[in-house]
Amino acid sequence: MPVTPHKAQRPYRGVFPVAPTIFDERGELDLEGQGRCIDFMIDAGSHGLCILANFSEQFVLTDAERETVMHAVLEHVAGRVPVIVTTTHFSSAVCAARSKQAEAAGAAMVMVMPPYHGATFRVPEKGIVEFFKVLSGAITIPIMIQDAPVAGTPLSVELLARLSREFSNIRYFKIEVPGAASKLRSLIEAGGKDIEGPWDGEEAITLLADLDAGATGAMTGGGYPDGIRQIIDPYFAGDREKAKAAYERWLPLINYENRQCGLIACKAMMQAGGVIKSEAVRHPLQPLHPATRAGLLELAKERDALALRWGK
Ligand SMILES: O=C(O)C(=O)C[C@@H](O)CO
Repeated sequence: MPVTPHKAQRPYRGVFPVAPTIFDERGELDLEGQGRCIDFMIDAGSHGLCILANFSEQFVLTDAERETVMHAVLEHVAGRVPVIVTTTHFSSAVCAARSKQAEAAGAAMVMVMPPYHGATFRVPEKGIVEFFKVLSGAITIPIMIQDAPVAGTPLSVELLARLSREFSNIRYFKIEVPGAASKLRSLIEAGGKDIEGPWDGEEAITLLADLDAGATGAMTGGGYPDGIRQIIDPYFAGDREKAKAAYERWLPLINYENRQCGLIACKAMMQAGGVIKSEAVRHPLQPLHPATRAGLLELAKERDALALRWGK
């Protein structure tokens, strides 16, 4: 089915959380729940969404399931917001094919990590440059490079700036390595206008520092876009004091998600608020310990997170 194009203009800015992949208690895709999750995330103020990322448990999906989720979400969003599709793969050809498919399905952007496999398979810088050349040449939508420790591939500021200079679709950078704010600042200096989107990630744990460094987008977990909006809206309106107060208010929950729960936090919040029926993660991922879940929900309730009320 053709997807209604979104109307957002580039450069994309704001809160683009990662949508979890919703499973039922047996571990099967729950596409009805997926739709409700997406509706909640849009109602909660997401400017856009990212799907099939690590926080979407992309590593437990078959290729066929990836395609099912991608088409289901893009059709369900129906142009309400831009959708970023994660197409990471070690193979240049597979990543390019996935990205072409995402563009054809209506994705606004693809997000990609540099090639990596397991703890030790890496390619030298020449291979990384060639990988992104193949990818950039395969599509016409922008590419976000996900600079994250999970890939175990240090990407220098010089390399990132070079990639944006040489390949016209490499325009967005999600920096979630230690020292993210300094790296964002250096990247903006080194890349100039080619750095269309210097973005924050990692559940917004460094959001205020990253905004101060010039970040224009935040890719957070999916549980409380409403809270992240309370930080970035005043910041972009020029009221840093209000943004700082909001960051300090939400930081205990951000910290708890980042350090205690990870990708399951948003599912637990959505399940508690009736957005989705099951917070199941796919085996061998493990459910939250009940005490950890209680701690998360206490912090979310204290901040009146919309997820806890949306489905009731
Ligand atoms: O899912 C991923 O790949 C992430 O990096 C998640 C992160 O952006 C959520 O804050």
